[in-house]
Amino acid sequence: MLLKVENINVAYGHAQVLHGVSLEIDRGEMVFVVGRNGAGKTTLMRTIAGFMTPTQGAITLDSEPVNGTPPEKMAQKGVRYVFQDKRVFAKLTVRENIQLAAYPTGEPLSEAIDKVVGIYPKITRFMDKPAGGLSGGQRQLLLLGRALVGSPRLLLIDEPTEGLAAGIIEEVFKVLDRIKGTVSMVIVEQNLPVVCRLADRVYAMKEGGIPAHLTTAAEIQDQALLEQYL
Ligand SMILES: Nc1ncnc2c1ncn2[C@@H]1O[C@H](COP(=O)(O)OP(=O)(O)OP(=O)(O)O)[C@@H](O)[C@H]1O
Repeated sequence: MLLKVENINVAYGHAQVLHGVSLEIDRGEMVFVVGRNGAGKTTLMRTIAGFMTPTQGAITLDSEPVNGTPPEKMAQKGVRYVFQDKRVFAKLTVRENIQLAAYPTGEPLSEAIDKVVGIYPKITRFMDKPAGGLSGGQRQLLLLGRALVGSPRLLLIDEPTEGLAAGIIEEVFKVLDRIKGTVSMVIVEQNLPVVCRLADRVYAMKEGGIPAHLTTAAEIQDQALLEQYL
């Protein structure tokens, strides 16, 4: 198992937000987490990425305990977190944004650029323009490409299609479909058609717990079943 989250509790100060959450990801799997606003999805992602430490339970990456490992160390271990806010370095060019991702991994810039262009060829024409001028969808595709730099072990992607127009959602979908199987991914997503078409497994979150885990194609493609959790 690549990632094992076992029975974790997580709190902001005295407010406990995750209650006994468990989840597993195998190599190459694409697993989705669905649930209403406030269910605790982002907190779960932040915890796996090292921004929060569980007060109870264990997290292991390739059998190595990583509870309390800070985010920069988790990044060095190959865990990449694509935040919900789609934030890029707005004043830097697209090329410089990719360079900043490549530098700590030691991957040559040309290879890093090839990776981003490989998943989103249209980015080429914006390479020397400020990233702040990109649309929300283009920024998301840049961030997904950047997350692939340095051969990550695990991508954590928080609401990749949120706030995007239908056309660009389809582009994000195609990119996720293309990288499926090449890297392990945990994706928080509320767009159920996207979830139904892509997921290997689905965890449904509610009130800081995971009341349902859908594993068969029949369950995953049953949108009405997933809708109960939104
Ligand atoms: N920094 C914080 N301090 C205190 N409570 C917080 C903080 N961040 C989130 N919470 C609370 O934790 C709970 C879970 O929030 P979280 O953002 O993980 O949910 P979510 O399922 O990702 O929702 P959303 O889709 O709105 O991001 C909510 O009740 C929220 O109010």
